[in-house]
Amino acid sequence: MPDPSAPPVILGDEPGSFPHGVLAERHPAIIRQVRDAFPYGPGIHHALDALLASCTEGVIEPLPADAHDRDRWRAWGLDAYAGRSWFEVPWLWSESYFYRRLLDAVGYFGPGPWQGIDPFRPFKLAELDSPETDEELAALDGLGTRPVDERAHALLHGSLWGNRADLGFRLSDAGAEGRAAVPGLVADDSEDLWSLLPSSDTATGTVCLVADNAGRELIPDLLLVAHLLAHGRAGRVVLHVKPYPYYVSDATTADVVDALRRLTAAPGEAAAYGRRLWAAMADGTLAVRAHPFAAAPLPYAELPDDLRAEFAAAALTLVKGDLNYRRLVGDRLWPPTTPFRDVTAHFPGPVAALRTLKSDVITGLTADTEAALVAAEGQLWRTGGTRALIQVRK
Ligand SMILES: O=P(O)(O)OC[C@@]1(O)O[C@H](CO)[C@@H](O)[C@@H]1O
Repeated sequence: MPDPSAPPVILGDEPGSFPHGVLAERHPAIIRQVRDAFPYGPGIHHALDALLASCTEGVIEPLPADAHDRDRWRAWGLDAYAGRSWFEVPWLWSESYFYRRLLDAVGYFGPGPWQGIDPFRPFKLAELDSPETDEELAALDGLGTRPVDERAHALLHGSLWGNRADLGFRLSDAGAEGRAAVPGLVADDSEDLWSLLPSSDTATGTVCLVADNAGRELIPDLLLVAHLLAHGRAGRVVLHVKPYPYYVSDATTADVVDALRRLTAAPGEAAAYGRRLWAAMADGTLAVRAHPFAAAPLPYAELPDDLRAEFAAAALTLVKGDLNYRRLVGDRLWPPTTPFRDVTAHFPGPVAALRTLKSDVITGLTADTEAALVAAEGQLWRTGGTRALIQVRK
């Protein structure tokens, strides 16, 4: 149950606010990009026109009567929100539903020839094939000779900063890629994180990694996973991905396959990581999970029982990225000094958030850190994508 004294859930109805900009500008831009990326026929063009009109000026429409997941969405709040403006319902909900409707518009759920065609795949592949990815993989060659703790630190930070590789964010903020990351973290509980994963010759514990973006985020996530398995910090890793394309670049099983193939085909040390991960998939020490709740418009306080039991049994759940952070702590404008342990008390086991800051939600800062950030940047540090954190609740 949400704390009655918690701040209200964030809506998208305030012009000039970050959430309003996502609904009013980012979503139309995504429709435009998807439309331009495929040789769709007139039916899909009309469906995209209708979605554009609905999400900018219209109201939330129910799912088609034959939608395979209609009951699920009704249980997730569709009946309460249908007929209302996209801007007036919880922002977390309207964003999530936007991606669900976009997939409908492009025929992803079929039946028909476009069934199963990921509308974001061209963008994901371009990133995976980029020279930047080559450079990041080549950096592994120098890492092998470094002491193991240094490698662990580098791979953890690689996974953390990989979260900047968020195509939805870059799409609506052209300057995002050029802005330099600020290396000092706004919160750093990494010692707690490592203390939950002691190195052992007979590691049996499971680590759940709730993935975020494909491509240049998923690759460093997988490298971290390989390290945890190879150094006895985890006996098994379960990688939680999305059951269908979501938030432009969120990772699906197909993206895991692409990332593993990219690794195994790379020169040098990267291929060795790729082969180890491939073997871990084969022997079950690395498993992929695509639970419907991964793309639910709800906070993790409302985890379904099966996922709750899985996370409860894990030695640690690593939760990647901005959206997962919003779902973990609740999509509310918390005072930034609200303790992280309080807002994650609902989570069934130890949890670590690895996130670059790309939306207003933030908790767990010291008063000094908040004051220094505000003095330096006003409130831009919340959404600019240049700051990052590692927060842990044991
Ligand atoms: O979860 P990610 O990939 O780190 O970020 C997702 C994001 O770009 O999309 C949302 C706004 O649409 C924000 O939560 C965040 O800015």
